[in-house]
Amino acid sequence: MTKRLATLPTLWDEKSRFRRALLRVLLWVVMVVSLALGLLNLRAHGLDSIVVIEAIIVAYSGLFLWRLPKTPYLHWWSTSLVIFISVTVLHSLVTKAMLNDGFYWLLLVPTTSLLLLGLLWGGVITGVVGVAGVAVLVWAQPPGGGNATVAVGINAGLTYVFIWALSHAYEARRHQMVARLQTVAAQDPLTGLYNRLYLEDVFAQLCQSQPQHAFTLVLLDIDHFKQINDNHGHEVGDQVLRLLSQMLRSATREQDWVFRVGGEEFCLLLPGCNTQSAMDVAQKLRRAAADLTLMAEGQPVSFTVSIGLAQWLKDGEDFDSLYRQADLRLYQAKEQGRNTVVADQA
Ligand SMILES: Nc1nc2c(ncn2[C@@H]2O[C@H](COP(=O)(O)OP(=O)(O)OP(=O)(O)O)[C@@H](O)[C@H]2O)c(=O)[nH]1
Repeated sequence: MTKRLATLPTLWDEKSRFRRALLRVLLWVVMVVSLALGLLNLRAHGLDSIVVIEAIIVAYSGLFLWRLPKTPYLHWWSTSLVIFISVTVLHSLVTKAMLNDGFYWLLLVPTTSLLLLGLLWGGVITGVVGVAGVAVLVWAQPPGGGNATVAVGINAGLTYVFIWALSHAYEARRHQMVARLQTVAAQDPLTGLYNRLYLEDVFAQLCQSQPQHAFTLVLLDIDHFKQINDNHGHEVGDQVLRLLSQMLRSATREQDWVFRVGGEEFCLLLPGCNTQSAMDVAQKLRRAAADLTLMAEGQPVSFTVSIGLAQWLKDGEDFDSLYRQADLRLYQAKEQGRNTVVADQA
């Protein structure tokens, strides 16, 4: 379950949405502050290297803001932004354009890089920039600074590490929470299968990733399930749902998808299956369901399922039309006496 969720990062693009929102604020701040500092520096020292770098940052931030809503290369844009900011501050420390006060700007790096780039790359950049920053800060002090130089280095380093630790803890927790939310949002609590909400996402992903390949949507419904509830109780009904779910998972391939889409209704997406091979799978599942038996207070409970199939492109191109077609065939299977599979065999 989790393994498959993890393979579909684009479907649950919470991370990207969070980062785009964060970047929007950051880029506006960087652009306005760099513009103001650039103009001040230009007035004070003329056109020197720091003014040129600030002008580049203003242009870069504007360009990034323009590309931000759509770009698929968010990670690379963010990495270069963090590197840009770090190099500018380090440069200003080296050239003594800002001395100790310049280090304040480096304190932005742990939070910004961890939130934008994640724990690994954010951590790497934070570590490298932190060591370089403290080294440059100590090295750039006026000669004969003595204890003051050491004290500045230690204080700057400790503050940096403190902010790094807090940002790391926050990002790690946020990461866990988002992963948990994604699982809960996609999972049916009774059976552990994926739920209806996730079905349309996976469908869209399959259409995108295999535009040339066949896949089949299978709708499966337990026959006379109400009678099981009425005769044996709701708890036994729940056990039947769990038993059938286990069978559906174990009888299908790793690349197949199984969803619980309603009370006693299930949907499967079978990549790479045309109508004939999906028919074979559906017949196998129908027989396997009929062979299942649950013991409830010493009494055997067995059941059958009816199944409707629809093949992508042949029976419908979008989710709604394909699902409608499979539902229609499921209804026909019920009409034909249940325990039946219906597909368009033409
Ligand atoms: N135990 C249990 N029952 C449920 C759950 N969700 C829905 N149901 C029951 O499923 C039954 C569905 O009944 P119907 O829609 O009449 O379908 P059916 O009895 O299977 O009849 P056919 O589909 O025509 O073969 C209802 O009695 C619902 O209360 C659930 O999560 N657990």
